[in-house]
Amino acid sequence: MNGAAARMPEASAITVPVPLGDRAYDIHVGRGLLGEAGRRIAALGARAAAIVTDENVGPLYAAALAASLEQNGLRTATIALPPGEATKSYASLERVCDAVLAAKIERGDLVVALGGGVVGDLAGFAAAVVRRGVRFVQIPTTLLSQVDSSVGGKTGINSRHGKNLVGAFHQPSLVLADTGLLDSLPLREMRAGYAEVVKYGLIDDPAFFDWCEKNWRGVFAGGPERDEAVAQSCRSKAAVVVRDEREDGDRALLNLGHTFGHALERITRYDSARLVHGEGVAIGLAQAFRFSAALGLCDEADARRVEAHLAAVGLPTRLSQVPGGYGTVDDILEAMAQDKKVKGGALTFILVRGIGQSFIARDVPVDRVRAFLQDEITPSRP
Ligand SMILES: NC(=O)c1ccc[n+]([C@@H]2O[C@H](COP(=O)([O-])OP(=O)(O)OC[C@H]3O[C@@H](n4cnc5c(N)ncnc54)[C@H](O)[C@@H]3O)[C@@H](O)[C@H]2O)c1
Ligand SMILES: O=C(O)C(=O)C[C@@H](O)[C@H](O)[C@H](O)COP(=O)(O)O
Ligand SMILES: [Zn+2]
Repeated sequence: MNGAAARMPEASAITVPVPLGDRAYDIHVGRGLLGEAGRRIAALGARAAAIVTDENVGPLYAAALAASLEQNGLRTATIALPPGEATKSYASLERVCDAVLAAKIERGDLVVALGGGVVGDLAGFAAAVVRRGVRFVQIPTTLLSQVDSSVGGKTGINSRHGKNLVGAFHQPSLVLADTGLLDSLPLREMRAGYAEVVKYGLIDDPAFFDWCEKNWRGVFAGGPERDEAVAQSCRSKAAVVVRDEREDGDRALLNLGHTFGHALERITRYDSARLVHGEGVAIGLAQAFRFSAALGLCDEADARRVEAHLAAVGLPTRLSQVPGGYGTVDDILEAMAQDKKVKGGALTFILVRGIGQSFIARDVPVDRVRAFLQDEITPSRP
């Protein structure tokens, strides 16, 4: 360590362990962690790191990360991809794999994902397949990636057939969530990530949903509430992942809102200008509650409360808010048919009995879904 690095005060961080046996790792959450990335990543024992980022994040943070790694003895190479959901593609996967190989990243070395969920999912998948698997570190730079995509090891790309249909489970070796990096995040992306924060309250933690209603402004403003929200979301996600790493059961609960949301992302052709993942999830969360209410499973008051909170932070909650339209009911049903939770051709939804009371509903009759979607388009009630 050089003198300057030795004098740097350590950032105060909250550590969330993910105890997954021989794939265990820590998530560190706090302001200023990027400055410590070199020291913390060097402790993993690699000699080189390929930094994967995008063309928005790279100019802001990649040089600082590379300098920190090099001061700690790691050789680095950086690849920056175009920003946006369309980058989760076969073509980008090839680019990243080739760049990692060109950088002579060996099995003991690392891929470091510096960016949002797009970069994390893509770089993580490249790490899973290059040399049949190299280790990777997540440095998430969006709220969404800090609270969700950097944790749990789902990596992958989209296909013309649907969202995330090509991928692998590959756990990171370390997650560094520097919440100060969110200060440069556009408001639209803060809102989108916040949909996944609220999701944890809706799944099984009503007290956290209450907390969100009271504290969301602090999360957006960058006060201590932001670190709390990120850390609590990571604790919730880690607990589910440790119970069911490969989604044989309970992990599907993390998909609340996603059967609807992923269908909308496919219909809008992964065009981030129209709809980003978190916006699809926000509409999907509101729909999961309205659908549950329509099936008589949950109080309409809960559905209204969820919709009111999402709308208060500026998130969309209705199909009519998808820019450029959402197609027909059949388009939505067709997109849903490729959902990874489909079993024997039957749809699986995550439904709710109330706020914080989600459950996995297998074999939801397609007629009920069709009737619900029809009603969403032409409401039978005001
Ligand atoms: N693997 C998982 O478990 C998991 C979980 C949730 C979502 N996802 C995936 O994550 C993706 C969405 O991720 P996202 O919402 O982070 O989107 P993103 O990666 O597209 O990032 C959003 C935008 O913010 C920009 N950006 C990122 N960090 C910035 C910063 N600090 N300052 C300024 N600009 C910044 C990016 O360049 C991009 O334009 C989707 O593909 C979704 O499917 C995966
Ligand atoms: O980690 C999980 O499991 C999730 O479902 C988290 C979701 O927020 C995320 O969008 C995930 O990528 C969706 O997974 P998929 O298997 O439905 O593609
Ligand atoms: Zn998601």
